[in-house]
Amino acid sequence: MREHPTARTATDRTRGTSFDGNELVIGYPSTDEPVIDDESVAVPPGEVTALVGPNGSGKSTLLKGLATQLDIDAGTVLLDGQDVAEMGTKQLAQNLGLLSQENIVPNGFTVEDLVYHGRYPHRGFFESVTDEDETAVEDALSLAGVTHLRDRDLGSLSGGQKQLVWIAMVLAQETNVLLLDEPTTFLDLQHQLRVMEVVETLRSERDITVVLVLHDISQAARHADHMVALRDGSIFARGPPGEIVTEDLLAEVFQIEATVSCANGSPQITPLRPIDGGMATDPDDGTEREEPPADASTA
Ligand SMILES: Nc1ncnc2c1ncn2[C@@H]1O[C@H](COP(=O)(O)OP(=O)(O)OP(=O)(O)O)[C@@H](O)[C@H]1O
Repeated sequence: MREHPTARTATDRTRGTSFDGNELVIGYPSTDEPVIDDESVAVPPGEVTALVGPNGSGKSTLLKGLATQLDIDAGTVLLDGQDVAEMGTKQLAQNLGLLSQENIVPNGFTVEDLVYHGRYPHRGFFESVTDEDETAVEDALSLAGVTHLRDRDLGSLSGGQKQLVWIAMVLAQETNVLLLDEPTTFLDLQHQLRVMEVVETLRSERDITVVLVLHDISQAARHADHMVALRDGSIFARGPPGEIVTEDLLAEVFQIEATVSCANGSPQITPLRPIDGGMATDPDDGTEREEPPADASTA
């Protein structure tokens, strides 16, 4: 396999870039109360951290605050010890990549155009494409598995194809810290696995520090080194999946009754029923009956 331009060798291998949010207060102009109120996250350098929690628990808000996409009301975000608030836009973009949930597809852009756009932090305004840009773009297209789509107009792609192309763009940025908000959205199972393999490659071969929001806690438990579980804007638990994914956590945070066993070194979750309901109306006679177990293979 071709050596990635930023890949570290065994001898100069470090543990990746540190990325910490300290005493963060993050909210929206339209709301009186902050969503995240005085929370700290220390992301282990060179590892994969998953933010998990139910809908509306604050995962995206926290990620956007860490990515400086939302103004933080208080607290600091430190990248390799440096306050991101003191970094210029270009310096920040050279160090921190974000795959957001809200991506606007530019008119008339091909896939290749968009992926080249990921190189903007590394280029001057009037500078032409360098060999390094070309290598990074080819690498990103290939890693995301979208090389065959390179000449397609972005507007002509399916939701899943677009998602992979946005991932390719953020990979082309070649940052040491990568924040991914629900990178597996819109993707079928094969492509979800591909994305998680890409994340694994970034971690194991390139020492990239990855923070990702995942809805599927089973997927998070399988692929993350570290998990941060949010409930109502507060961090309820943090640590390695094997330590924090428990039946109690699933009940307290996700409001589901589930069993947790260990398979291949990671927690295996079998969801049984929602805790705050669990009753459904029988279509035959209108009486309430216990909800049958949800699909037992995923959470
Ligand atoms: N633009 C906004 N303006 C005001 N409130 C917002 C805005 N975006 C999110 N919120 C609120 O902030 C809280 C946290 O939302 P957030 O999107 O961070 O949660 P989440 O855990 O990522 O949810 P989901 O899993 O549904 O994507 C919710 O109460 C939500 O209504």
